[in-house]
Amino acid sequence: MAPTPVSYPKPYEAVVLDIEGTTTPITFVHQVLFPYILEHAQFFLETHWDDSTCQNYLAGLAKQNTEDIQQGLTDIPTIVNLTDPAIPKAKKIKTVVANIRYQMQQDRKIKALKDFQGYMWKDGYYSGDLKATVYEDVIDALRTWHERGVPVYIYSSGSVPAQKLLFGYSDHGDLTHYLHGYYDTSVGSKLAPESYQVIAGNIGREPANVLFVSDNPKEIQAAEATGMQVVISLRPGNALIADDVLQRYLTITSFASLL
Ligand SMILES: CSCCC(=O)C(=O)COP(=O)(O)O
Ligand SMILES: [Mg+2]
Repeated sequence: MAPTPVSYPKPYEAVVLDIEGTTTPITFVHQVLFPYILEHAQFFLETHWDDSTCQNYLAGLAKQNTEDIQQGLTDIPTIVNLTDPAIPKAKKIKTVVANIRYQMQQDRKIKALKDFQGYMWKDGYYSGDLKATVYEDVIDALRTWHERGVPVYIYSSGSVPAQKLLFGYSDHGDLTHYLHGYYDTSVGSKLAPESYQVIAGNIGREPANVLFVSDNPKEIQAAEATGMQVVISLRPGNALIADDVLQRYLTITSFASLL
C-alpha cells in the first residue's frame, strides 16, 4: 500500500534550503546568472588572468578536465596546459571558455565549474549588473524563522561564495543576517544521503529535527533517507515531478505553508 502523504511538517528545530527552484526562480539562474558567465568569460579571463585567485580557479577547471577525459568524456573540450609558457594566453583562454561553455550547456553541478562561476559573479554583483531574485514568501519565512530563533542554512550546488553573494545582493537587500550557514558540494553530492548526515552533524541536530526544502526529488529522497523532514518546492518553471512522487511527499508552492 502506498504510504500516506504528510499534510504538514512536524515541528522542526532547523531549516536547510536549496536555492534554484526553491528560494529563487530557475529563470534567474538560467536566464541571468548563466548568461552573465557566457557573455563575460572571455573579457573576464583576459583582465583577471594574472590574478593568483583566478589562476587557482583555472587550475581547478584544468584538473577537472583531466579527470573528465580520463573517465572517457570524449566530447568535452580540452583545456590546454595552462602552465606551459609556450602556449599563448589567447589560446589558453579560448580553450577554457569552450570548456566552461560546454559544461554549462550540460548544466553540470561540478565543483570546479561552480567555484569559477562564483568567482566571476562577484564582479557582477559588486558592479550592480547582478541582483538576485528571492521569492517574497521566502523573505517572510526567513524573517519569521529569525524571530522564532529557528536557524536557517543553505545547501546548494552553487559554491558557498556564490550563495553568499546571491543572498547578500538580493532584490530585497542583504539577507545574509537571516542565514546561519552555507553548504555546497564540498560536503558531498546533493544526491547522497551522507551529505545530509554531515550537515545535520555539523549544525548539531538530529536529522529528524531538520526540515529540508528542495525542488529536486532526488535530493529529497537522499535527505529523507537520513530521517530528515522533507518538503518539495513547486515553483513556476520547475521541472515536472512524477505523480507518484507528488503523492508521496509534502509539497509547497509558497514558504507560507511552512510557518
Ligand atoms: C548560488 S549559485 C546559483 C545557482 C547555481 O549555480 C546552482 O547550481 C543551483 O543549484 P541548487 O543546488 O541550488 O538547485
Ligand atoms: Mg534546486
